[in-house]
Amino acid sequence: MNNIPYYGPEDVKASLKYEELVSALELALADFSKGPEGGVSQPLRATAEVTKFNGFLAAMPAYVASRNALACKLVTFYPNNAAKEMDTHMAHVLLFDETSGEIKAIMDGEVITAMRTAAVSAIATKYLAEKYDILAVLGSGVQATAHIEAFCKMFPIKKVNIWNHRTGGAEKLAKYVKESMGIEVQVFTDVQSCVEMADVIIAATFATEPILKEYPMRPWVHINSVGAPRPQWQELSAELMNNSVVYVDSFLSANKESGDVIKSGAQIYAEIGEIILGNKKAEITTRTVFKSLGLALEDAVSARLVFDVMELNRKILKQ
Ligand SMILES: NC(=O)c1ccc[n+]([C@@H]2O[C@H](COP(=O)([O-])OP(=O)(O)OC[C@H]3O[C@@H](n4cnc5c(N)ncnc54)[C@H](O)[C@@H]3O)[C@@H](O)[C@H]2O)c1
Ligand SMILES: O=C(O)[C@@H]1CCCCN1
Repeated sequence: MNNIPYYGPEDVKASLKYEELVSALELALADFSKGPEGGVSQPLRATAEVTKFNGFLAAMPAYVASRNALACKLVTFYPNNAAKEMDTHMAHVLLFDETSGEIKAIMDGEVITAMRTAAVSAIATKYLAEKYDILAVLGSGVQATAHIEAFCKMFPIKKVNIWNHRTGGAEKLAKYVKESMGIEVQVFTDVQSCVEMADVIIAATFATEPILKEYPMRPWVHINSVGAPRPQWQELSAELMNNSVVYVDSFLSANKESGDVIKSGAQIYAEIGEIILGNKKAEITTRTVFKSLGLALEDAVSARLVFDVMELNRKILKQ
């Protein structure tokens, strides 16, 4: 085997741009929702539980024919790492040659996970939100930060409201947003006041019990929930789920992995890919929830984009 290129977080960050990621992922999510003819092969991720340390290791393989992207992400998530000032998610993506199965590159998967998850929520928001003035964010970690960065680039957000279960985290993120994006930001100490005037809400926490409940909210609000990726965990209350039109990234993932879906018994209206394809109508005047579990196809498409940019740069430097 020849030397396998390794791309670190800085390489990945420099290679991925939200505009390009959003359009590539939009097409891939549509391919996925076409079924077998869409050319996406993606089993449910395999997860090994490390109960003793409250951790998990997940393997996420996928092939997206339209992007020539064959990859597998290996990701660990250890919520208790936060107390040790360590990352709670650690990931690498292995990209393969689709024609021979040979490995083409190994790359950091943490930046990919942050950016592709935010990009997919942005796609759902583009189709399902009616207004974009006030963005409420629950959580202040990696995903909350990536979502604010992506959403402030993609939508005409006027104000960002932030709540976190530890207010210090919310204050730190608010300072970053104010200084780097120059957008009005307000920190809240309770979820209800944070969300009541919001047009779009992002829930990106490690909550295992519902934090976002049936509070008074704008009737048209669109909620993206990316947390609670385990069948026993919830981030949204059952009442909220049952009183909203629910969209998911994958029926299979949502029905097998999402406590918000499984424990509430809420009916899923559509995969976001079906909305992109126009096979189902987007219901935007009522409250909508996009429940995101995170799909391997998103990592494969992102890794392929990174590889193509890095290869191009290498060829230019060689000339
Ligand atoms: N859908 C996807 O594609 C996808 C991708 C990556 C991560 N995730 C999930 O998104 C969530 C956030 O991930 P992250 O990378 O931002 O993690 P992070 O560790 O960077 O941030 C976690 C956030 O949750 C808060 N938190 C911790 N315990 C909490 C509790 N009990 N109640 C409320 N808030 C709590 C922390 O203060 C922090 O703000 C996790 O559930 C993660 O598994 C989803
Ligand atoms: O899609 C992902 O990458 C993450 C892995 C950890 C659990 C939540 N989803």
